[in-house]
Amino acid sequence: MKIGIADTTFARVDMGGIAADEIRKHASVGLERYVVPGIKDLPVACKKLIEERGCDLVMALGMPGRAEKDKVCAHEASQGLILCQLMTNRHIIEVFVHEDEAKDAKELAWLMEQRTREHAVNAVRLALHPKELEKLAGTGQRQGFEDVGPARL
Ligand SMILES: Cc1nc2c(=O)[nH]c(=O)nc-2n(C[C@H](O)[C@H](O)[C@H](O)CO)c1C
Repeated sequence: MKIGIADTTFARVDMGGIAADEIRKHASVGLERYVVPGIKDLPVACKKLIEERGCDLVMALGMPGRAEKDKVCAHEASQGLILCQLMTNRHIIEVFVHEDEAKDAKELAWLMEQRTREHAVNAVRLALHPKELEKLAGTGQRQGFEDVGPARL
């Protein structure tokens, strides 16, 4: 089992390093890292991780900026990542933290780390322990900020 980690130099936190650290805590798997300039470069990095470097599942990590053009960029990158999943029949866990989700740099750093770590656990579950995800179905999980929990009548 090999998990790929694709991340960017545009991000303000080392999301790839954090993902690798968290995955190593939960599983003994091969890791392949591929760093690109920005989020629009992630789809081909993920495809190469899958097709050329033998990854079974990939995490795509990035930080869309706060400008309108950054949000357009994020939407385009997401579409590329979805297409890549369909082309390769492999999961790509997209971990995007929009810069304006956080009120300041300190909260941004916290959120980027927290969301990356929680999705790294999801990546391990998806790759190795899918029954764990089944137990969490419908429980209102969120990555980063607090879980919202299940809705009740
Ligand atoms: C406008 C813009 N915004 C972002 C962003 O918010 N986050 C990010 O990671 N990268 C951004 N980029 C860079 C592109 O994703 C890409 O790296 C370049 O267009 C080179 O292919 C661009 C060009």
